[in-house]
Amino acid sequence: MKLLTAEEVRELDRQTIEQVGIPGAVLMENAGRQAVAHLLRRFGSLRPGPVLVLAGKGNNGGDGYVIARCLLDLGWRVRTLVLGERQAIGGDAGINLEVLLKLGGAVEFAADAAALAEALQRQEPPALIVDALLGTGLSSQVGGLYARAVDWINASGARVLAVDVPSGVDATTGRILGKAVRADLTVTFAAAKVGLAVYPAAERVGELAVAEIGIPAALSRALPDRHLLVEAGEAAALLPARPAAGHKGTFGHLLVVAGSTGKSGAAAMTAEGALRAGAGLVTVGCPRSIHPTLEVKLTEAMTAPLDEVDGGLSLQAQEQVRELWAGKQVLAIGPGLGLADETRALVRHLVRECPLPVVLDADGLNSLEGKPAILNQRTAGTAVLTPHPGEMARLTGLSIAEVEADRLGVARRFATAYGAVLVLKGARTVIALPDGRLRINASGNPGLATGGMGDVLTGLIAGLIAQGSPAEEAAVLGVFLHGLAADRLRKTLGEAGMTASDLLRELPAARRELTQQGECNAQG
Ligand SMILES: NC(=O)C1=CN([C@@H]2O[C@H](COP(=O)(O)OP(=O)(O)OC[C@H]3O[C@@H](n4cnc5c(N)ncnc54)[C@H](OP(=O)(O)O)[C@@H]3O)[C@@H](O)[C@H]2O)[C@@H](O)CC1
Ligand SMILES: [K+]
Repeated sequence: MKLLTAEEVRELDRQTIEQVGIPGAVLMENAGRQAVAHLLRRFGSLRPGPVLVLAGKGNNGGDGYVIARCLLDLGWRVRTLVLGERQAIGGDAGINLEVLLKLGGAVEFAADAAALAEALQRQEPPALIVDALLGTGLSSQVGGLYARAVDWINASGARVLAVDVPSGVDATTGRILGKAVRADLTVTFAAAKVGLAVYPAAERVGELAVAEIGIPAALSRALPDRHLLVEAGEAAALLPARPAAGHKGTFGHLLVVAGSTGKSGAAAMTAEGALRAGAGLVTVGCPRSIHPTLEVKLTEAMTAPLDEVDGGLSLQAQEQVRELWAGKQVLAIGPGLGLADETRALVRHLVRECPLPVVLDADGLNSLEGKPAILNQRTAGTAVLTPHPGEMARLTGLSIAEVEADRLGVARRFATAYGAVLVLKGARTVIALPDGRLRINASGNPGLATGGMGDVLTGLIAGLIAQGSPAEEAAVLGVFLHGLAADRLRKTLGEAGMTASDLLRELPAARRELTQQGECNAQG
């Protein structure tokens, strides 16, 4: 699904009004009526109310007046509380406010804290609140009156419909500007906004419905697909072909450099992730002392012992790895490598020098702490980095809280600065592409939050690159398949207790499901 920024939606509104000539009041009427249709579907049993519409000074409040009017007509008990003076409400919102007043709608105005407190105290406890305080016009931290109203909504115990955006959520970045309404249902207009698809915003959105409000389809289509929510349809379109006459060479050969004493499992799961992704051949380079263990653990993959120091790879392994990557399609490096200084130096050297696409994870990422500019020194092949928020914090020097508060911005800034594909893991994994486009993954569940799942993902992405997928597509598809396998497992195993080994076994079936979906899509 195409995702738009707040600016893009505002531009669509502007073109519709100024170039096409559809009045803004018509769009507002459509928006309000669409919101009411979704309200009746979801909260119809709450009729006749009481409903409280909380309206801000802008057009988001304007939608709120339309909603109040429609609900009155349908026999609901509705009160409207405006955060501002009556004279401050102008434009299309002003028109709809006057209409509501003429029809006898109960409307109060509160322009300061005392008036707001008094007005809220007087309210009969609402069964449903319509949050029409702030929409795409949010321009600063929510404070003062608006902050009080947001706190009151969240503490009210009422069901909440957010108009366009939960007030306080930045529809472009997904950040919460100070505080934000927690909605049960958000009806967003014209297109899904990119910020609503990611955390922390997604947690405030509740159910998301996208409502068409009369923007001509030709205008929407003319906008390029810069940001996407990746669901089955988008992922299926990225599956690499499996030629009927293919042999194992056709499906690529990748090199995994992974493992250290106590972490041989990470190397094994990366290799198996690649094989379960459909890669033709996998070779694992690992420290000499764990090589016998990997020989036993891995049946299908080839293994190569590399020079080590204290259980981790030594700098001397450079030449051995260079020889191993000759003739391969991709290098997956990092899982379980440990954090010995020599190993970190080796990883930095290999990442800089490797002429292949590289998938970098776990301890490999930590090797780049303070030195991400090494990525700019690569001369060939795209780098895909797959950090969880803790690794992202170390890569960027931010705190984990700062990473989590602005997942889209942090991922995008890194991807564009270092020319890499940045996969920021977590609920609604963000994949930021080097040109600034964003992909947000819709599959997956908390069952993935267990050891080894990241190693499987590294192998999966590298395995798809080995089969010929461009690195950007492999990252998007790999993340989706990983989540899809977990979603399938949740149906049979449940969420708690699924392991990375379970996920490995489920991957081929997940890929088959997606292939079938792609065939259905192709048949139209
Ligand atoms: N014709 C159209 O375009 C259509 C638009 N539609 C609807 O309009 C919405 C966008 O409307 P909008 O642009 O008027 O902005 P909106 O979200 O109401 O907020 C602006 C007001 O809030 C204020 N404000 C900002 N930040 C604040 C803060 N932190 N704390 C407190 N106040 C703050 C800001 O004040 P200012 O910063 O200007 O002083 C201004 O007064 C959109 O989401 C959709 O619902 C639909 O009806 C379809 C047709
Ligand atoms: K709102």
